[in-house]
Amino acid sequence: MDTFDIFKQLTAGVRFTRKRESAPIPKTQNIIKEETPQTNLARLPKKEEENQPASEFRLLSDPTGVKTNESKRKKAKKQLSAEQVEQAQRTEHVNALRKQHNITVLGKDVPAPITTFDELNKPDYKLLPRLQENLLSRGFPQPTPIQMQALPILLKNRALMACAPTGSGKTLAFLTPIINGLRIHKTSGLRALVLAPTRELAQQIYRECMELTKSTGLRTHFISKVSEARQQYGPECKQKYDILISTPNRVRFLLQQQPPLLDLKCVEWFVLDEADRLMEEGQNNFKEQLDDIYAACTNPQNRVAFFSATYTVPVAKWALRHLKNLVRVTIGVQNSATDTVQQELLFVGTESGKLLAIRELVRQGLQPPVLVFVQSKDRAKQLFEELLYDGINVDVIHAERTQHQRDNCVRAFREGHIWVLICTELMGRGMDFKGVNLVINYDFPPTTISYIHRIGRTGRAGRAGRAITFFTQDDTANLRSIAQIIQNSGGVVPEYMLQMKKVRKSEAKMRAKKPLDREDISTKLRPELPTPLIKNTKLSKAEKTEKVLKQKNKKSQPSKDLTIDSKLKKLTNIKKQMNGQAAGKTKPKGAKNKNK
Ligand SMILES: Nc1ncnc2c1ncn2[C@@H]1O[C@H](COP(=O)(O)OP(=O)(O)OP(=O)(O)O)[C@@H](O)[C@H]1O
Repeated sequence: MDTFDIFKQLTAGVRFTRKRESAPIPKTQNIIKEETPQTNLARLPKKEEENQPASEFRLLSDPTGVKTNESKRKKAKKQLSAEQVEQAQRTEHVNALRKQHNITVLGKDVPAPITTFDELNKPDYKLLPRLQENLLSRGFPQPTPIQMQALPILLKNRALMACAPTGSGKTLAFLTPIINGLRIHKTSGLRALVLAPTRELAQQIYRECMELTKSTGLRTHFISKVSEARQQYGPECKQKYDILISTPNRVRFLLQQQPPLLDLKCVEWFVLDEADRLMEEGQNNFKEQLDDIYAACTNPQNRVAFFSATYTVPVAKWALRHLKNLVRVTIGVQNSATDTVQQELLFVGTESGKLLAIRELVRQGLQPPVLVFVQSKDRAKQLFEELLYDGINVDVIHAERTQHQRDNCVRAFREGHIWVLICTELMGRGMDFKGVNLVINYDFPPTTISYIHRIGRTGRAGRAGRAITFFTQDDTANLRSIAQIIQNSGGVVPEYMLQMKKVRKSEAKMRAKKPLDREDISTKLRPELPTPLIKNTKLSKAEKTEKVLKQKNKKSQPSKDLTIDSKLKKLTNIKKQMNGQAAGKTKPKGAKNKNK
């Protein structure tokens, strides 16, 4: 008799009814659970109840035993030690504090937020007296929510991924713990590395760091010219720095020199500002550079912190995979615009309507300083010429300007010598110009993330700001998502915008990579140029490169280099296109721009 026969005999005459389907078991997510659920006095006994033996559990869950259950709970509550009660009260207080300041934390044993800078004097944090003085000299009445939570986390040497609105003081939140952690100047070499996506932003962080390190003896460096690197901090250089602030490409370049001009083996703090931008993969993005740099930071004591106003899934995945003891902090709702900016969407019909609209805004009276965003350097140059012609105190900043011009431009805008600054995405992230009153998105932002950062150049540090975004018929694809962002941050948008069709992910990705072809901004009449003059520098560059590649190809015979072949093919196509353009003579007014 096998087991099935025994089962049949034992269950003879028994009827089986179908069991009600049990509730699905939630999938265990690959995230660190929130350390602070609503642990309060009322909930604690329940935990005890869960630990009851089975017989007692039956008793408690008996519908007639409600009273017993209640009294048991009360008894359990009474039995809590004074210490447990105190702990529960503390947790309750911390939860209330986080709720009040819209702080969400994910991670184990997350330190409680502070509410004043004075609290950093506690023995827990051992803040350097000199640093404390420097902090207080800034005159900030109290820490911002991200500072309240990020400072204790980093001062306790935990890894951190922080997401907080634009202009909420993230820079101070990561510089303070670095300075406190390093404490004194050492000649061992670089011990902290802060990376930012643009030179301008790195320079801004450097300035803030110089303020905070005053009289601490710590030495901070900003890589201005890679050509000066050997003298500045090469192996023979005696003058050692403690903190390095730079863009990833410069750091990687120096690491790749033979012998390397940078040594990151002693790095104890590795901080990314605008981490989601720095983690972007693909051509012209930073991820590859970042991987090389991170690999060079071999110190096992290295603490990592990521900061941004926006986050993408790959960043969180990377952090969860690579960082031990990680805490994730979000202030408010992730990937949302700051609520201090009054946001407007303005339909301008066509490209030429934009110029009319900006002139109308000027006529009504602009309150400087104003930042105007366009999608390409060509368009920046064209708009600059137009506004200059109108007699506006305007300047322009884009990647084609020299470093010196860019520095001067930023300084003049900061000092109020320039009232309207036209810029490309280059200035979209992180830049902290005091008191920008208005941001104009002359060209519709390519993504919601870009929108959040661009408009975040105003309404900073609790001040009020205003942002106007022009849109034409061509921009309607992304209109819905940006209207949603405006609504989420308390703005009012017409209902039809929210009802618009969602764009497919593939289209959104494409738009993010390649901005729309738009009509020229320039209203200048262009003279018909003779064909040879149109043969521009790009064509002659292509011809030169082709020559070099052909020579290389000859040398590499017979082991022919296939990559050279494919490059040559591409160049032939480019030349064909350029020659075709030349034959087509000048671009007529209203022709679409190549947005490069
Ligand atoms: N506790 C504070 N109280 C008031 N202002 C502060 C405080 N901390 C910093 N600030 C000021 O807030 C402004 C914005 O700070 P910061 O540039 O660090 O913002 P951010 O959060 O990094 O913004 P973004 O996301 O745009 O880079 C700065 O001018 C800074 O001096």
